[in-house]
Amino acid sequence: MPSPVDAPILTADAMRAAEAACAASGTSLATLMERAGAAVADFAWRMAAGNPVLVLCGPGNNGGDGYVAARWLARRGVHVRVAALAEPASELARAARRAWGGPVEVLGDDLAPAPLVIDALFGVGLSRPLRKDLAARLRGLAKRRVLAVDVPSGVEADGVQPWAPALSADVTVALGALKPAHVLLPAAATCGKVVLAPIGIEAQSSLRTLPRYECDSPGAAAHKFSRGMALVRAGPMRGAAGLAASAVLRAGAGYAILSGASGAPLSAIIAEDGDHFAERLADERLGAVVIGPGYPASDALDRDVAAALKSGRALVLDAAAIVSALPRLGGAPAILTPHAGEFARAFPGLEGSKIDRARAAASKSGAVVIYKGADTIVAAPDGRIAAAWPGCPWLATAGTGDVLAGACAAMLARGDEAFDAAVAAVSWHISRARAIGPGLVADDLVRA
Ligand SMILES: NC(=O)C1=CN([C@@H]2O[C@H](COP(=O)(O)OP(=O)(O)OC[C@H]3O[C@@H](n4cnc5c(N)ncnc54)[C@H](O)[C@@H]3O)[C@@H](O)[C@H]2O)[C@H](O)CC1
Ligand SMILES: [K+]
Repeated sequence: MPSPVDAPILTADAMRAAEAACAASGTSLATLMERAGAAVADFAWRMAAGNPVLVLCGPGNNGGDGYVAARWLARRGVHVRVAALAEPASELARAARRAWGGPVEVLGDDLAPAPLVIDALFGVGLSRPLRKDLAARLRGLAKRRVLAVDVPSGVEADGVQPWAPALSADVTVALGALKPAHVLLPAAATCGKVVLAPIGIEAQSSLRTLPRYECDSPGAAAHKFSRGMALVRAGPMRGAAGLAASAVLRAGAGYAILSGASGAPLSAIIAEDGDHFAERLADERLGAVVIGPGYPASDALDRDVAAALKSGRALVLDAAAIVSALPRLGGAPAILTPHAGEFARAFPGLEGSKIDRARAAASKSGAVVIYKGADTIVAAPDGRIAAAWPGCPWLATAGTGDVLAGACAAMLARGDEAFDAAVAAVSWHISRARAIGPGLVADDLVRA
């Protein structure tokens, strides 16, 4: 289910800093908790649709949000029960529990469930995995609808640790801003639909969710070259390069050349065998070059990559071309499109979340990195990052990466700078895949 579009994502530390800034500018944490609990109650009220609700409260402020939500739900006439894991450990949570004023059950083995469970056990303060006995007890509630407060309890908010929650959520209400866990696997898959409750926090971040894909139509005076020209260099597997060249046209460039192939899947593509690559690279109208689709590591690949680098053109480097080009990139405008295996080969030894590693790879290489996967991350050397969860699972099929590389070249050739081009290409790719849906094969992405 789509996440909030072009929304800021804050790590736990950034969230605490934003909360502190909010408090310093006159909005107390108690006010933020009141807004958080009220927002949770509002979503829960709609999910419960008149049925009873059970709120599970932890010891920290996530639990505090739970007590506030319970009070708001009771005020709206919902039959609501509260069960606590432990006494509140923060002053804010203690105050929220006092204000709830109703009974508090013990979260034990004999806890009676309810049709809707609000998981307010742990949020961004989780510092270790859930205890096994608690996890087992929670799994007993798994058949109920679950609304998670901020993150499903057990998930580490920054997406560095792969800790699993015991209860996957149907809906997660992100408080103040999204967290990395909402967009990175494995946690993101346990969040269900993520909705954002802004609660008045000034959330600013260069790390954001993907913007919506907007297709600008060409200007009235457009011609094929003004819409952008891109060159795809074919290796031994011509089909992959053909998909990339097709994507150049479908994603909106005006002119596509497939170099090193005698035929192309679309008649509109200029396919040329023989040795015209250097000549094409010298064409002033050329906006972008793709190398890598269907082109395994070889001396020929190294030679072609060297020629492309020398031309000074904007490059899209995929698969083996990434490792081939890396030592020689030297700040050339480039988009790298590794999947997990290629990323590990190109950037060994990086640590942290997928976001941290993509950021480090972009900074190290000086190129824009599209770290592909079901939770694709786009990172620029200047620190801008876009997270593309949820993508479209139908994209998990051969050849879709070749199409993405071609789409990147189209956006570059159309005049976007590298990060904007990469973000637009990822967004185009996902929106196209969603429109096609079940049974998608890569060729469908480049059909009319
Ligand atoms: N974003 C906002 O502006 C607001 C967010 N709020 C909510 O506050 C939580 C974060 O609260 P915090 O008190 O920092 O942490 P937690 O409630 O997540 O948990 C801390 C609590 O739990 C103990 N603990 C940690 N890990 C474990 C574990 N594995 N097992 C047992 N106990 C554990 C720890 O020692 C603490 O006692 C945020 O997510 C929002 O939900 C506020 O409402 C203010 C506005
Ligand atoms: K939670």
